Amino acid sequence: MLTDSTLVFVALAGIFAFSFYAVLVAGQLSLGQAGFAALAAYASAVLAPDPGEAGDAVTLAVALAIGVGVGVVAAVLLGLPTMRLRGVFLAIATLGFAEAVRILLVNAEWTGGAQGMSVPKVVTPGIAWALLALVAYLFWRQGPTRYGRALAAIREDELAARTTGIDVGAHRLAAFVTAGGTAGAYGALTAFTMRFIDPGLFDFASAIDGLVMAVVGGSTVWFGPVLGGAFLTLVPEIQRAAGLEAGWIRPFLASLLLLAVILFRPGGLASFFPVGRGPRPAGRGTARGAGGDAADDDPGAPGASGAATEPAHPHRRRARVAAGDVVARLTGISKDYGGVHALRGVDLQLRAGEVVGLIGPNGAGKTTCVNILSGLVPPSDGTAEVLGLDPARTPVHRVAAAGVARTFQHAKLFGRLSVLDNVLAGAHLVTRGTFLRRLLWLPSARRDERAAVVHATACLERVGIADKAGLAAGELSYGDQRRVEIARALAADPALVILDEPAAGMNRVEAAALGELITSLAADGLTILLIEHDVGLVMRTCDRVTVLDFGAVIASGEPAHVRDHPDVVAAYLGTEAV
Ligand SMILES: Nc1ncnc2c1ncn2[C@@H]1O[C@H](COP(=O)(O)OP(=O)(O)OP(=O)(O)O)[C@@H](O)[C@H]1O
Repeated sequence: MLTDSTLVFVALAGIFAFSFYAVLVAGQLSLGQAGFAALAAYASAVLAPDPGEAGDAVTLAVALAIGVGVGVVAAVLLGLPTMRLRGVFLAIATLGFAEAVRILLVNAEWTGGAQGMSVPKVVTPGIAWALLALVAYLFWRQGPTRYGRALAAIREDELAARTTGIDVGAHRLAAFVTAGGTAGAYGALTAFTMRFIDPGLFDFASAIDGLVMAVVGGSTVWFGPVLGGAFLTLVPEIQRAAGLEAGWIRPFLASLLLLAVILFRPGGLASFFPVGRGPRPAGRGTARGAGGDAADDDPGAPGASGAATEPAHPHRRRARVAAGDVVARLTGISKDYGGVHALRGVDLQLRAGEVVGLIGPNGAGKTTCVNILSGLVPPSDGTAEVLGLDPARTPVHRVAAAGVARTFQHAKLFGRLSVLDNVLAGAHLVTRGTFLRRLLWLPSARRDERAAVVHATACLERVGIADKAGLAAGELSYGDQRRVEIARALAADPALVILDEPAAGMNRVEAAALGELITSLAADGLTILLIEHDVGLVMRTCDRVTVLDFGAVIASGEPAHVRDHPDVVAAYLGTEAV
């Protein structure tokens, strides 16, 4: 039989699990939530008015406001210096914070030290469940929005997320602060539930509990934490009903479950529920329902007929560079990696509307060159200018925002997201945020999401892969992954598209279609830099070709001129390509 206090504990556990979910969706492992919760619990216990005078409702409202506020402020203060950390380093740093908080609370006088302090009880099951529902609602609405997709993109591949224009630092901090606020709410609620708080409530074991509940429930689906919280809180109840009093069973089971979930069911308990996660593609001829992943809760998903009336681009279509203007210029660029001279005095110029090929044998420095152009790697010497920016001094997402989009030599897709969501994430720079408006169910949010889906579907159609929109990107063949990457790059409405070996993994027919696509993109005014080992494709599609060998330019000019250049023939000697 579920008692009132069990009901409250299940709800509180769910809220605490959501504070872990908040960062796990962005791929961060933070264990500081117990520290946020402890600060919030004590601050609200000390500062909130006495319910005997103010009434239960006022006391709880003030306590929650204090708890969330304290959690948010603490997360900002902790997040600013720690957001540069990744993976286990962030986990350790945040765990250190939580432990420091606990030790301070144990040793402070105003907290009652290890003895704790008494707090009036005002939380009822109804209140606890209403608040859990509110928190779950926030995360549910967050998922299929520009913000939610950006967090998922960061989780899946941070570097690729940067190059699609997502400000990874700001988004990670936002997720961390959300976790702080949620943990703060949990702390305040815990204080006004237990009648008595002591630092042991927020110790290492409780931090691990929260993490286990989020992971066991499912750390990528919004209702996962509710499942995890309910499941693990009910274990002792079931034990009691069965007459098993052993205290070790719950933690033992939790640890075992964590292991099993990580090994066999990374999606957690939530993955047993067939719930769609992404919007449906727009328009006719697309595979809605493909892969069983396209049904969804998203009111932004348009019907087939509605799509036809939508504009084929979202709101912030970016200004084109005038034909013939210089889009990018590398002057005397060198790059050394220790003793390796990856680039030596490279000059390269790209003009609007041109397709420029960059070829050369393996290790010639082609990828290094495009990494410099897209801001991923600073040159050791020389100057670079891309769309008016110095990419060496500009954060990668700002280079992308200026109009540079790229693909990678080894496709870097957001593997667990659908193909359509990949392209929607690629449209980050040209779509409006819809999260806050989705919370209020404003029709304009639905319109904006719909326009984004129409735009993304058009990009998928352009590369001929709209029929796979509902599949998880990681399930696709190599050739298809490359096409999705190109669609994702196009979704940002860029001025310069850098394609790093796009035909790798494609058959002849697909490569020929790719050639036609590149030509048509240039006809639309885009500038293309094409790195490709398929020299036939380069010769067919490029206006100019630059050849690198051992980090230096050995030839540059029209394809026919370059093909017959003796140095190029020598560099490629032994290959059939030229
Ligand atoms: N991060 C790095 N650290 C050390 N050396 C590097 C690094 N990146 C590239 N290099 C070296 O720089 C040289 C140029 O590499 P790069 O990847 O730019 O060549 P590439 O022309 O793109 O070759 P491929 O066609 O094989 O990809 C190679 O010798 C490579 O080993």
